[in-house]
Amino acid sequence: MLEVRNVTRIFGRKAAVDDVSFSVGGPAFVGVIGRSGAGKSTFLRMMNRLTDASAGQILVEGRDILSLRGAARRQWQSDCAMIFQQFNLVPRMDVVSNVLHGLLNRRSTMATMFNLWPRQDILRAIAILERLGIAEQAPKRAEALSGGQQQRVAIARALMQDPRIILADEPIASLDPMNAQVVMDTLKRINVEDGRMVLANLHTLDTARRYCDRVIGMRDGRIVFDGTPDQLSTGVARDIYGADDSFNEDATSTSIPADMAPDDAYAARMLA
Ligand SMILES: Nc1ncnc2c1ncn2[C@@H]1O[C@H](COP(=O)(O)OP(=O)(O)OP(=O)(O)O)[C@@H](O)[C@H]1O
Repeated sequence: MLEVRNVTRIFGRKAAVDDVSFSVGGPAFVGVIGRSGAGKSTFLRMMNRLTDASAGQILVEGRDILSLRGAARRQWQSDCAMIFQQFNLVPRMDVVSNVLHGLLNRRSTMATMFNLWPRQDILRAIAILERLGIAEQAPKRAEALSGGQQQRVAIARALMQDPRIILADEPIASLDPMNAQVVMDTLKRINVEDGRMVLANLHTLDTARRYCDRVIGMRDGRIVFDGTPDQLSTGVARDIYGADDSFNEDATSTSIPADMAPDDAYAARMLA
């Protein structure tokens, strides 16, 4: 399904991504970990053609998406929806309109400017919000929602594109542990139920272990680990992060602390 061949991106004299190769056979949940500056975001941005590569190929079902131009490039950007750490919603716009913006690449500028959408698209947007448990938020402005709800709106916007691949750049880095869990559960559901590949940059090891089928570790632009969550021992993690013996995994943890009294009502609302 995905074959990355010797992909490199050079900024000035520095290789942000350095000769990266790997392949993924099916719609797996793949996590990319590594410390700040390892090249994770640059790689994801090359995947969806926001950044050009300096060398290499990214083959998706045999087609090199790095060579696409014009309409074919825009079509590819629809096929691989991107989710960002800061949600990237239009804050003063209502939730449904934000979700409908997933169709932006396929619409005329005039229709978008006047926020005119066919009824069937609006119904589809609401159905996706229902699936993600946030339909009751549909008429509200995006800025009125919690971070976790906003990220689920961003996921709904991504689903509106009906993408084959979802690229997520630190999707839970701005969220508290409870919201982070809801968002990761949502991404996992989409991966398993819809068979869409998820490629996510993650900043915490426990999240990578819990949700991913496969973990890729990057350091200084290179892949230094590629394996299953079970193989991601503390020693391996220390190597990926270039840390010494004092490396403490808990510092990268997003798990809900045991001493935090569980707020069942809140959890039920979030998961409803
Ligand atoms: N547009 C750019 N111009 C110059 N250098 C860049 C640019 N984008 C990224 N870099 C450099 O490339 C390297 C990799 O950055 P990148 O953002 O991909 O890392 P990252 O692993 O995603 O880190 P973070 O988690 O902090 O975003 C860094 O040294 C960064 O400074």
